[in-house]
Amino acid sequence: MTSTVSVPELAIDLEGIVKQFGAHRALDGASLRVARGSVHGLVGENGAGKSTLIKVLAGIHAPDAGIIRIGGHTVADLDPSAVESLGVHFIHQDRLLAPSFTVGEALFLGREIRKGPWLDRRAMQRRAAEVIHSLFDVTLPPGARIAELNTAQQQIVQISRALLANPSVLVFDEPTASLVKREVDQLLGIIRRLRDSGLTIIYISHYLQEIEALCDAVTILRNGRDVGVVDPAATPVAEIARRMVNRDVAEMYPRHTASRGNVVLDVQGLTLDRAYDDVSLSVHRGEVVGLTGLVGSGAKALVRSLFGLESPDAGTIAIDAAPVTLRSPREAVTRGIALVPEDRRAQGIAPSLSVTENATLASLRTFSRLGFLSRVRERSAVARLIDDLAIRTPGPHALARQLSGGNQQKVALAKWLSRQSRLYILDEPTVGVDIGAKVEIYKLIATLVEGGAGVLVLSSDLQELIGICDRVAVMYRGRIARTFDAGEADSDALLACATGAHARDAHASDTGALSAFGAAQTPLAARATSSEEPTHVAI
Ligand SMILES: Nc1ncnc2c1ncn2[C@@H]1O[C@H](COP(=O)(O)OP(=O)(O)OP(=O)(O)O)[C@@H](O)[C@H]1O
Repeated sequence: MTSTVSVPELAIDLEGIVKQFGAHRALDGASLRVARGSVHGLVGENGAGKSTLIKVLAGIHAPDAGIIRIGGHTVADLDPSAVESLGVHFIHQDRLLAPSFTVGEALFLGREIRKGPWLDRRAMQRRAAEVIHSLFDVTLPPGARIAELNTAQQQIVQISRALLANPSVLVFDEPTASLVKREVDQLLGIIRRLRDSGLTIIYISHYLQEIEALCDAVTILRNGRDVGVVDPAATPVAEIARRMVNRDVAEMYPRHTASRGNVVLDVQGLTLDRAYDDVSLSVHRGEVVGLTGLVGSGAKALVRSLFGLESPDAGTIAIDAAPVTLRSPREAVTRGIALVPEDRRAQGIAPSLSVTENATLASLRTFSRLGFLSRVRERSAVARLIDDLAIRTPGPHALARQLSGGNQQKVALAKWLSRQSRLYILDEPTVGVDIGAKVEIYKLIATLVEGGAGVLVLSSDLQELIGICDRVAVMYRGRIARTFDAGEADSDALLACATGAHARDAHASDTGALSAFGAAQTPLAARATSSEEPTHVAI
């Protein structure tokens, strides 16, 4: 690594970065200038080059051209450990924690606490609990392995790990994608506190409201180039969106025109011990039903049961009035149920298969006759899906792993949409997807119900649920606390219901609002106002 002195007031200064992958130019002279002590947003549609630019900064990709300055020093031949030693740390989209590690091991990886020649696991566990508690005011299950934690908890471990290294720049690549609103508020509170303590933050997100609420400046990327730097306080979100996709984003939440048909999914008294209890829920044909709840509310587990991934202990499920037992996803699929899972990169796509193969994997039978695959029908169906979902791919035969994260999500979605089903269960269908593609996905959902299917959308994006659903069921502590009809729900009411605030109003003694992390806690967003709260952990 070589270094010379230059512009001191910028924490990060990337200038004219070019990165070519084979024939594809992912970055075409992109620049990113980040003032010290600011929160700087980076936005752009799926495939615009955000992650690639960040990976160049992280020393993961070597740029083909351009200049990188960190803390005023021009640097070259970066590798990830050199970047970390310069104080730049990353919370990546793909969470890079080893699933078999305990929280302590993950937190202190590379900086293990030892007793003589041996790892002192107990000390690491204790210290990990202290650190996480002081930063986030949460208690993770003692001795838990990473694989046993939910996404929000894993993210907390990742952020704590980065903060333990006393970074000067922290880069968040879509950090709130899998968090519910309350956790998002907590995270935004933490980021503000970190900024106020002098840290520089780069923040990548598809949620423009977050960008508006949090960032001091925003760089907009389009087709591998920066096309503007704006002050989000002075620039309407719609204008940022327009500059991202280079066109006006029309109606954000297009409504379907289907009329309500027969009940396609009827759930009565469904119970899975320790997850959900006595849940009754119906979805009609021609209807979009939303389901939401904080992590631990049971909504996720309910969806797993509806797709045969977890057998309930009691209750009944009927599809088109016929009682069914769903012992496996295969049985669920046979009954006409399709699930688009949330963790699409892990569960939803085969990275080394092509876009076409992925998109048609779940519906090969549709394209086969007498055991032969009709390539023509397959090709035209895939072309239509690529077009409908605006999947940015070099072509239908490109490997899924070559696509940007958001475009991989769209491929996973395409896979299930290409299959004719009676009931579609979509788990966080628009996480990580850019604003233009979100609208396309909402239109597709409308098309599905207009074609006579029922759709159940599990989402933590309350605006989205309000925008596209006919009814929204909110779960709290394993039960459906309330089902709202379209028109009577607003995000405050949904959130109050999801956090149990409504129940607390009724039962003043119940102070234990369930949060993502189990126990009753003080929200960090509220704590952020207290100047006594620690912003860094001293080790
Ligand atoms: N390793 C790779 N090999 C080939 N192409 C790649 C590779 N990594 C990224 N690309 C391509 O570079 C372009 C930019 O991808 P990148 O992941 O940076 O986009 P992004 O803006 O982060 O998108 P998203 O919002 O979907 O995460 C995409 O067209 C992607 O297909």
